[in-house]
Amino acid sequence: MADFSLADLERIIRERARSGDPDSWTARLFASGMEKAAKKLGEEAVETVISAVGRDRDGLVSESADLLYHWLVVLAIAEVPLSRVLDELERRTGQSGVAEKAARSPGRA
Ligand SMILES: N=c1c2ncn([C@@H]3O[C@H](COP(=O)(O)OP(=O)(O)OP(=O)(O)O)[C@@H](O)[C@H]3O)c2ncn1[C@@H]1O[C@H](COP(=O)(O)O)[C@@H](O)[C@H]1O
Repeated sequence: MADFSLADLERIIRERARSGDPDSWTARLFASGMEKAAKKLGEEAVETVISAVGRDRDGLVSESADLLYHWLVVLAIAEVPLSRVLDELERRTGQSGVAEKAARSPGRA
């Protein structure tokens, strides 16, 4: 499924949110608001960490999918397009993470 991208999922999420379908998890998350959606994002992040630390590779795949889906839902509720995050990541290319951190907090690299 290399053809499926986060941009595709972002589009599906927008469509499902607009649908208001009571059987749509996305529509339900939108209806419950940012606090609930962000809480779900946090839970999925913790479950991803637990899989990683437990060396559970299948769990890591599944929890990562949950995490990315809920992350995109939170971005959509906040009306932040995925492209803005990708632009920021692109802006950071060419600079190492250590150098970037040092630039933010001199003396603590
Ligand atoms: N990728 C996802 C996706 N990943 C996770 N989820 C839902 O997120 C919910 C997670 O809730 P929970 O953590 O409570 O569920 P759980 O982990 O199974 O249960 P516990 O941890 O509580 O034991 C579940 O209902 C999952 O089905 C998703 N729901 C939707 N999508 C995508 O969004 C599309 C539209 O979905 P609907 O909006 O539901 O039509 C789908 O076709 C998918 O492409």
